[in-house]
Amino acid sequence: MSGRDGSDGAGGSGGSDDATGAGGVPDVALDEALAAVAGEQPLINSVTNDVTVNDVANVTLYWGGLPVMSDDEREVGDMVGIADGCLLNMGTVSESGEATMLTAGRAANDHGVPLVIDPVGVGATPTRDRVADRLVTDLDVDVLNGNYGEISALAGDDAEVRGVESVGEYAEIAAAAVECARKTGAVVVASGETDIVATEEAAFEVDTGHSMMGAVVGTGCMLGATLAVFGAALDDSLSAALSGTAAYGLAGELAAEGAFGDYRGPASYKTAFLDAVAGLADASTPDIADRIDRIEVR
Ligand SMILES: Nc1ncnc2c1ncn2[C@@H]1O[C@H](COP(=O)(O)OP(=O)(O)O)[C@@H](O)[C@H]1O
Ligand SMILES: Cc1ncsc1CCOP(=O)(O)O
Ligand SMILES: [Mg+2]
Repeated sequence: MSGRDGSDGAGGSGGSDDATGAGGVPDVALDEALAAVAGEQPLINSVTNDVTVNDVANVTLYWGGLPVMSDDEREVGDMVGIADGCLLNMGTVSESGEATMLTAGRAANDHGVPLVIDPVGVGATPTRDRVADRLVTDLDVDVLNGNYGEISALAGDDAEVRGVESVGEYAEIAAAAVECARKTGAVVVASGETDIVATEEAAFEVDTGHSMMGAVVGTGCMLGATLAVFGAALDDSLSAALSGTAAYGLAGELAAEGAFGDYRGPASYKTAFLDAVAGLADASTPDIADRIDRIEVR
C-alpha cells in the first residue's frame, strides 16, 4: 500500500531522497516510473469538476491506476481512507463541494494518502481565491498543479486568469512556482508551453509537450490526475512530479507525431492523446534526462 506513512508511495511534500544527477537534476527513470504505476494500480479518488470528470477518470485508468469519483460528503472520507491517492480539482466547486474537498483532503492527510490539488481558476474571482486559500491553508498538499496564471495568482504575483485560462506573459514563472512551493509546502507544477516543477529550494524546467495540448479543454485537469497516479506509486513527490509531467508531455508529443493515429483537429487529437497515454509504457520510452533542466531562481 502506498502512502505518506508507509515505506512506499509519495513521501512528505517538498523534498526528494533521489540521487541527483548531472546539473542538479534528480535522476528520474521513466520506464521505472511507468512500471511502478502499472505495478501499484493505485486507487485514486478524484473530487473534480463537472466539465472534464470523464477525461480525468480515463487518464487515471490509462496510466494503470483505478479511478473513483466519490464526491458525497457522507462517504468521501471513507473512500479516500482506502485510496492510494487523492485529487482535488476546484474547477466547478460549489459551497457543498468546498466542504467535500476539505473532508476528502483531511482524510488524505489523516491516512497518509498523497494529495494533489489543482486550483482551477484561482485568480479569476474572489470566491475561487478564498476556496483555494482555504484548501492550501487547511490541508497538507503534496503536489499542486495549475497553469502559469493560477500559480502566479497563488504566489501573490500579478496574474490574469480569465475563467480558467491563463492570459498574459509570465517571465518570472519559475520564481512564482518556488514562492508558491514555499507558501504551501507542496511540490508545484506550473503548466504551460514549458512546464515548471518547483520545490521550496529549486526549480526545474520540463520541456516535453505539444501546442495541440493547449487546444484541448481538460489537459490541465488530466495532468492533475497524472500527478495523483504517479504520486501514489512513487516514493517522493518531486520524482513523481518530474516523471509524471515528463511522461504526460511525451504522450502529447507522440500523439502529435501521429504515432497513435492521424488526427484532423483538437477533437481527434484528444483521442490520439488518450491512446498515447494508454500506450506509452509499451512504446519505446526515451531517456528524459535531457528534457529536464534545473533553473536558477533567486
Ligand atoms: N503550447 C504548448 N506547448 C506544449 N505543451 C503545452 C502547451 N500548452 C499546454 N501544454 C501542455 O498542456 C498541459 C496543460 O497545460 P495548460 O494548458 O497550461 O493547463 P490548463 O489547461 O489548466 O490551462 C500541460 O501538460 C502543458 O505542458
Ligand atoms: C472550462 C472549465 N470550467 C470550469 S472547469 C473547466 C475545465 C478546465 O480544464 P483545464 O484546466 O484542464 O483546461
Ligand atoms: Mg487547469
